[in-house]
Amino acid sequence: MATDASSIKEAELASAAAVQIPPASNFPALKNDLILRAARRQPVPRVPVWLMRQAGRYLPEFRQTRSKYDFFTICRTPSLACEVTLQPMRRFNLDAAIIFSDILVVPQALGLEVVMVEGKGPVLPNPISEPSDLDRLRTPVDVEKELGYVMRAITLTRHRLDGQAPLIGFAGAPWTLMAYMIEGGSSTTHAKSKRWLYAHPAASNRLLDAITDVVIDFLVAQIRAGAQLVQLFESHCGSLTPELFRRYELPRLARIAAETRRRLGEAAVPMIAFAKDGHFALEMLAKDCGFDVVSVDWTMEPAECRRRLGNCPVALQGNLDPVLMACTDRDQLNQEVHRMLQGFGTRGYICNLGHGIYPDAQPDTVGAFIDAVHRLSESAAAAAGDK
Ligand SMILES: Cc1c2[nH]c(c1CCC(=O)O)Cc1[nH]c(c(CCC(=O)O)c1C)Cc1[nH]c(c(CCC(=O)O)c1C)Cc1[nH]c(c(C)c1CCC(=O)O)C2
Repeated sequence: MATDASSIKEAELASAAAVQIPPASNFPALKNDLILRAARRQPVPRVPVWLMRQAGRYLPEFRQTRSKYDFFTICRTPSLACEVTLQPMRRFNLDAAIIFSDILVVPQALGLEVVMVEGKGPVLPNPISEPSDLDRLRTPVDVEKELGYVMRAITLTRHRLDGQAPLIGFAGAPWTLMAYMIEGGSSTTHAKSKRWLYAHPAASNRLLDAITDVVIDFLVAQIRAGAQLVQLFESHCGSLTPELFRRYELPRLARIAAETRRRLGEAAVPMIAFAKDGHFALEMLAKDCGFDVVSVDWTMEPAECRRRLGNCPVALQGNLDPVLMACTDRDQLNQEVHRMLQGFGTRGYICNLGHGIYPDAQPDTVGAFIDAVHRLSESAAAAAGDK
């Protein structure tokens, strides 16, 4: 029998792939429901905290797993995706886990190739260029067939979390995914995809609708598989004008929230909308979309967000500058946490970063951040009379 490195790796992958997935029922009892209560604006004894992209390259254990497997192999192998999801949960006192996957699995399900290029990020070698390219999309998408591996990873992880904290499922928002599908990868201006919105409105609507249909089916399937909250990532919100956002994206976000909820009935879960650089869209997101939580980035002043929303029944999430996770000054960190807690308050608030964590984050600082949120919010919540 061959014992070289590649055959050992293949044997490891085969045994990871052979892990049996239990049924999506009889999940262990939840021991920490703080984030669910905060999303519903119920009183909490301390503010829940998790970090966008909390599983990833800043953790040595992730880099070790990643050195053995390609990025999408991890996503597509439920026991590996589960392991990576649990890595930050073992280290830190986090109030939620987020399933390891990527927003670009939806373009893959629609038939586009996506590869993760070392040092560059995601690349779509054959992007959509012309409206006639839309005929290449494989619609309608059977999400169980194309993305069933995500649902299996969710079910396995929900069991293995053993009730430590709720599990978050997610998807990319339609505009953000449309931009990747046209740009062919990351872009600073999104000029090609925005040009579509101006020059090809009918084709843009067709593409956005095709993505929206998959996103709804996908979120419903993730929740049925065990996701206890879901987050929609609108990472490219900031490249839209308010008018483009209102015309193209707002109705789709509202449809995603309403249809997901309607299809699930009693089984519906809280939904979070994260719109990076979406200052102009705060009121639209909070009042006209139907999400339970709006997640804001670090360019927004916490107290100003509350002031702008008045008594609108929405929870807020955010918004620490992720760069602080690479710093070592604990007084500065405590001050920033205190400022967020003062501005957002302790009710209807989920603490998080303003965007995903960067690869140069220090695990020790991440732990200090989580502990500071718990410690400082406990006294603030007690002072507000919340338990
Ligand atoms: C835009 C976007 C993507 N993916 C995602 C977004 C929305 C959030 C955001 O705005 O940052 C979402 C995402 N991507 C990943 C998760 C996993 C769960 C988590 O820990 O939050 C989540 C929630 C894993 C990942 N997705 C990726 C990595 C690193 C890839 C690697 O290991 O090589 C991880 C851990 C790769 C990825 N995937 C994407 C990019 C731009 C990149 C490369 C740059 C980067 O790493 O930030 C697309």
